[in-house]
Amino acid sequence: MDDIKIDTVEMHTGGEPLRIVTAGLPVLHGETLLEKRRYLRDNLDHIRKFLIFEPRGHYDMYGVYIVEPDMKDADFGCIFFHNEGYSTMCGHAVIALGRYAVDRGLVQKATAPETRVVMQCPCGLVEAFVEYDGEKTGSVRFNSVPAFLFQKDVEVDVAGRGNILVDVGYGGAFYALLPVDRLGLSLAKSSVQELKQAAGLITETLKPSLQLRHPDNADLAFLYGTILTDGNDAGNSPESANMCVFADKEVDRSPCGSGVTARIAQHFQRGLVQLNETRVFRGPTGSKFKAKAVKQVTCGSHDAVIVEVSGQGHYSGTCSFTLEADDSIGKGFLLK
Ligand SMILES: O=C(O)[C@H]1NCC[C@@H]1O
Repeated sequence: MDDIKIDTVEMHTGGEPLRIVTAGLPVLHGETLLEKRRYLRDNLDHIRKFLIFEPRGHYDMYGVYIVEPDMKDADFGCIFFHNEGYSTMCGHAVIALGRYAVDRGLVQKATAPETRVVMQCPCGLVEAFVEYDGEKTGSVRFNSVPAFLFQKDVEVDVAGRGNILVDVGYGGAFYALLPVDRLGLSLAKSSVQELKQAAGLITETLKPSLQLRHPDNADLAFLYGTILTDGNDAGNSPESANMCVFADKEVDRSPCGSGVTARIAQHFQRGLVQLNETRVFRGPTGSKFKAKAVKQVTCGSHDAVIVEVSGQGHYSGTCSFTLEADDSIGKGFLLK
């Protein structure tokens, strides 16, 4: 790896960064998106580290490669990456990419009041609608892949905290979901460090014992993270705060698009929300996504819902990242 040069457009959604690679990625081998994702992991992981780790990134950085799709209805494909590897779905990225795709002409023609953008994500096709007033793009709503409550009331023996019950939900990625007070913590009062250590411990403890399966592809069947909630799971309180801790204890600054998708599926299957009932989810920066179940479907043997999530991304800059041949530290490192 020497003399790399990679160009990016920088965006964020509710404070959660998105580093969009616009030039410099080598040719990816693989017919399908999931094969390309595997190729990146096995052959080009140094580029992920170059972009996510210090000195160009930081522990909680997030990025996306835009690639050729293999599903004919898709405008383009997305491969998301973070501090540990490559995720299967990313709602905050879809929200930012919707604007980017319209602004950069990745879709044929911007139309008011909304432009349709179809992205192939590793979990499947995601259909986004980008607000466009004839001059400027704005908020984005997207319909994700079928979401479902995989298992409810799973007992986790968490070191130092005893047996804790969690639900496991799928919203393009699998998450453990639980009210934070089960851990004796509070989203408002506990420190981010305390919350992320506790959530990370749940993910680590659960991973070896949880037999996850996804009807579409074995590559989708892994526990991506844990979402701590304020426990406001029912419609009598229209707004709920949560914090998503994913990958290697990375903290989502946004409410987490795939996470709120999983939460709506959980709420729907527990009878806590109805179809088309909008709930508002608040992330750690105070940023908000709206979400609702819009359709009942099935996914293999699971009763599932299509969830619509909406929010807005913003541009924060452009970068041209380089590496000199004699700079070994510059290949990427993390101080944890
Ligand atoms: O919004 C989301 O779905 C993503 N944000 C970071 C973690 C998830 O991939």
